[in-house]
Amino acid sequence: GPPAHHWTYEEKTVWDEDFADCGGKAQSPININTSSTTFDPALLPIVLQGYNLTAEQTLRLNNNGHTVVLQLPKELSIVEGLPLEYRAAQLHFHWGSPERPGSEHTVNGEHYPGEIHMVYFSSEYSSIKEAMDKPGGLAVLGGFIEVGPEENPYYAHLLEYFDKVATEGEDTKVPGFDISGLLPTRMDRYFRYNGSLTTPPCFQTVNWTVFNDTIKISPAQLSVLEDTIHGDDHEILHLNFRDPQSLNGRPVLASFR
Ligand SMILES: NS(=O)(=O)c1c(F)c(F)c(SCCc2ccc(C(=O)O)cc2)c(F)c1NC1CCCCCCC1
Ligand SMILES: [Zn+2]
Repeated sequence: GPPAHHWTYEEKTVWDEDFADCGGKAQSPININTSSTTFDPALLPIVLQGYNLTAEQTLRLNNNGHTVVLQLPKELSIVEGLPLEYRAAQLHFHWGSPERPGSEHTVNGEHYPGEIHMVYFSSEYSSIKEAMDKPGGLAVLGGFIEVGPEENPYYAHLLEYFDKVATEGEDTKVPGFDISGLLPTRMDRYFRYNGSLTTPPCFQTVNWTVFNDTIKISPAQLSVLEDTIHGDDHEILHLNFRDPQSLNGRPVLASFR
């Protein structure tokens, strides 16, 4: 269920008054300054397993007032590219408004229109709840979403159900599809750093992977992402992103030159 205290993005600068970790030294998101990253040849391509779901495997799509969450079966896993094996928990989105882009991570100070997060927990633990406050317990794959000329057939599978979860607390069922299609095609080019959940409780337990290549969706699909979901005040939910946090000396690695 939701954290004990209620929080909103309007009060994102004072989350640390209620959630101590939100004031920590290894917080997310960050700005990725591409001229200060360090190439690490040990960072192998991300390899996913079990993503091509049949339509009979239905998934729960939920509006929790802060984003739209698609629950993922634990059989989906990352089998290469991370130090441990990780199992899927959920994916969700961050976006801006028709006037402003709303990715969480920025690149050289710029936001992209949106960002997908696929959240995983280390298979050392039996659930995300057990893993979420353990060092290295979580891994998040982040992908930047921007506008392209074509409709994205994978995002179409999801965006067509957004109107069913427009109001906070609403759930719906989505037929399974190839979930890997929601990520960029090239999974060998990414940034890697140690950080946190970008929402209270802000646990500093996330091994972050942010892909260099972007995901393209059509202008009509972007406006569904931006302009369908209502938050916990029945207002349209816009700008559900946290501002970039200080690196405090953390290295940002790159899997490519
Ligand atoms: N970028 S992120 O990964 O930090 C992230 C956000 F930025 C998020 F904004 C969110 S949604 C806000 C947290 C939340 C609220 C309500 C409920 C519920 O009613 O069940 C659940 C969660 C959100 F769910 C997540 N991911 C969650 C973090 C919350 C606790 C661990 C569960 C999986 C990861
Ligand atoms: Zn997120």
